[in-house]
Amino acid sequence: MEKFPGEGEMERRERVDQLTEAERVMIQHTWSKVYHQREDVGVSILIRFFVNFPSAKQYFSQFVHMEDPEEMERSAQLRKHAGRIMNAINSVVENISNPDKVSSILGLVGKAHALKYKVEPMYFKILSGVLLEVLGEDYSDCFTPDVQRAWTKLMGLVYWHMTAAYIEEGWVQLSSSAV
Ligand code: HEM
Repeated sequence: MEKFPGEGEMERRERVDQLTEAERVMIQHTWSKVYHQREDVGVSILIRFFVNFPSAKQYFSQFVHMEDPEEMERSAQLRKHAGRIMNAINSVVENISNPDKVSSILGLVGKAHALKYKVEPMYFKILSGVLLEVLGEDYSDCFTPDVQRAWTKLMGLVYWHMTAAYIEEGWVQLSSSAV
């Protein structure tokens, strides 16, 4: 049975801390290695995501009923989405020192997911967790605890910006303690 980490937190808008200069450098350095192998890494992240959280497949007409990871690996729709995720993260990392740009990139992506695809926002958080897990395993030599922390912060930021559109649409409620 699927276990959703942090279930119940999705209604709360969490505070995000800005990245320090040192964290930005760590992220850019590690991302340059990951981006080199973006296709393979992106696909392994999504396969793990869909195997561990099969309900997330509901949004993808072409593999909603697919269970075999090898079959998933060949799915054009899965590969396309993996590429889109890796490209979006790449744009964020490239513009990491430009908060307005980051906000506009992720705002548009968030809007598409809220309005066009109607993806339940908790899946962004789950996918972030899977991404951090896969990167930590595949790049264990450079994912030191400091790097891991910086990436966790970055993915918190991605979640925060992507869910902005959900708040505008009234999908996620802002709690009074949140910013
Ligand atoms: C960091 C997280 C994610 C990023 C950066 C991302 C990025 C993208 C981008 C750039 C697109 C194309 C947007 C457009 O049509 O304008 C897209 C499409 C899509 N995304 Fe995501 N996505 C993320 C997470 C998710 C999650 C968690 C789900 C569902 C569980 C999801 C479901 C979809 C679907 C159904 C489409 C349309 C697919 C298609 O046309 O074949 N996304 N995503």
